[in-house]
Amino acid sequence: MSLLGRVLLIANPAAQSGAGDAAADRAAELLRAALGADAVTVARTAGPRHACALAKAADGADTVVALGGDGVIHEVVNGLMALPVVARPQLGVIPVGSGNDYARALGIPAQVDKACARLLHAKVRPVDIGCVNGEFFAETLSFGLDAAIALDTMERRKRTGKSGTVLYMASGFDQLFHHLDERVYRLQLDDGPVMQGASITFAVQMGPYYGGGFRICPDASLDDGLFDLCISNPPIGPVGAAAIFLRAKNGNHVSSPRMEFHQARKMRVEFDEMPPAQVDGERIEASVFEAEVMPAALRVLQ
Ligand SMILES: Nc1ncnc2c1ncn2[C@@H]1O[C@H](COP(=O)(O)OP(=O)(O)OP(=O)(O)O)[C@@H](O)[C@H]1O
Repeated sequence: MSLLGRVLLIANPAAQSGAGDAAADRAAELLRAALGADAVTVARTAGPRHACALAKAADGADTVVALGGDGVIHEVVNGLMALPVVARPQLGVIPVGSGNDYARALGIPAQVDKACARLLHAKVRPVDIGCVNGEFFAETLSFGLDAAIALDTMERRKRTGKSGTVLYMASGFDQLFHHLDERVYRLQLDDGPVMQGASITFAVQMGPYYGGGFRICPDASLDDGLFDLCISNPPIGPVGAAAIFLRAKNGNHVSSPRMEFHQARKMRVEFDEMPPAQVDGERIEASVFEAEVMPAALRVLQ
């Protein structure tokens, strides 16, 4: 029996260069065929932040399904987290994006038909949600070169219409050869001592992936109550950094002596200057980031 109940399908018609529109029709057709016409309401987003507002108003639904990329999932998660726990619907995901890192962490296939079939037979998994400077995130937060690549990828996609790993690689190599900046940070994990260091990349992960399938923290688990951090320390030249990125595609960078890994429930990091920073692929601007894990804060269909 399906656990979906009454469904609000929040769809970004602009996701994956407009593929979200037809995907929303197909998903609605499949879910209605299985659950009944009245059980599924479809709401298309009209622009940035709309998915968040729609999710915030979804307390009558049993399940909110986010259809789109990591950006729309990020907005839906923020809307759901604004609701009291008792009124918070469970989350389903139909990945129609270029990165799809959260769906990848959940193992949800990136084809609409397969994702719907999976949702209809899914079990509920309570997962952790991160919160940084008051903003919730489902999968990734990063500062420095890796964030610069993610943000450049987004802008490049709008410009060129390209997507996927090829696009990420193009951004990656451009940033590697032109913006390999060292960033001085002061980091406190839980109630430990403040550690000072310099970083090239600095990722704080709920799940393993960022940047469209890079397994930056291969051991990160969505339900262990912990952030996984991966920090790369200078000196690293462009060639060394490129090698680390290529190895990170399969999580094989972990043995590099330049990489440092930690786990924590909360962290505070302060940079001398505002670094490029991304949260679930969206830009975030600050030089001090205070983050904590909200354990088992959201029920996700998997
Ligand atoms: N109707 C709309 N028109 C234009 N942009 C929209 C609309 N609805 C939402 N958006 C914005 O589109 C952006 C990207 O959306 P989304 O993440 O769903 O797709 P994507 O960029 O193709 O995928 P990914 O994030 O996986 O790369 C989000 O920042 C969101 O705010």
